[in-house]
Amino acid sequence: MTAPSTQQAAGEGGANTDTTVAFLGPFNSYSHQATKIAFPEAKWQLEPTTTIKEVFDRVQSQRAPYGVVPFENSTHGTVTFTLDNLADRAGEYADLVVCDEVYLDVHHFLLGRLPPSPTTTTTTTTPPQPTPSEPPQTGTGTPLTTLTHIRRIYSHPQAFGQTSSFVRRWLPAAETVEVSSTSRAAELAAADGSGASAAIASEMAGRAVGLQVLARCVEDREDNMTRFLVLRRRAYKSLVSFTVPHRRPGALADALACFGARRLNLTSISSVPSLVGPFQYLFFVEFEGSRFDDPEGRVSGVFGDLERVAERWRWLGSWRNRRGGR
Ligand SMILES: O=C(O)C(=O)C[C@]1(C(=O)O)C=C[C@@H](O)C=C1
Repeated sequence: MTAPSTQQAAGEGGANTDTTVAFLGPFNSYSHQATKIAFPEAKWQLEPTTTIKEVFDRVQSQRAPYGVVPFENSTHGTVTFTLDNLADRAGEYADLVVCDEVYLDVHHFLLGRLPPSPTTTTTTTTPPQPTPSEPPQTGTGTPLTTLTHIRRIYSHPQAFGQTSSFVRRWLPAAETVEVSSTSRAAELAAADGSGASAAIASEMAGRAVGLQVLARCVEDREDNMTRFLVLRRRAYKSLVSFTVPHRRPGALADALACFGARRLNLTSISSVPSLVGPFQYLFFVEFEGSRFDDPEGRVSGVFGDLERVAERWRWLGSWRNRRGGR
């Protein structure tokens, strides 16, 4: 099949009346940042979800014509939450297709509250030193302050996987709590008034909830990057024309019933005089489905049905529905 590109879709703002794009939120997650690259906010309505599965649900159910999901990270590998949904073991997402990809440089920050006075320090303070058994690794950030007050770190499992050297080295005793996204982690750390919680998230996510930067660029590798996929619903239309026996009662109804029996949704019906005889008609039926992308054989099936009930019929084409399946 030919998948439309996001750039193509983004350029078609006028053709598609629904400009909703679902992504893993809350706002300021890395998914949000990737979504903004492919779908500029001036043109698109970006809607956060609580889980990656919910992005799939919204696109499948047509509540959003597009969704953006993380797929693969250059340091920690595949995003299993996304792969599990793409595996579609329960057959929930039969109509979803991937139509584009987005690359995002990912630089994690340790975000929290500064240590309580008088130990509050500036960047000149000597942070805890690495032990000889764990030499510094390239790309591992150095804390800007002491971290002895941090007892708990919130983050997304992928982000923990991308910052494991930093956490092992500087916060080996801290409890690590996996949450739904890094921006959610920042919210949870900010909600802890004791100052004992920190988050691993983007600088933007920390700033949004008033957290301080305790260490910058804490990813294990400087070239850390995540690839996101853009999802959309498979949406095609086809057009056929046919004539039916003029004098047989129910002939047109029988022809139309073929589409219902194959669960093919009709989107338009027109007719013109066939000029075979006065008041005899040639019918045009447009329906959702494609001759070229027909895994269940519903379109080829209806063609076989028309062969039996129509006098003559003709397939005029199958093409991408520019209104995103709505
Ligand atoms: O937690 C976020 O901010 C996300 O958007 C999820 C996610 C992921 O699942 O890979 C996205 C990019 C980073 O690799 C870390 C986390």
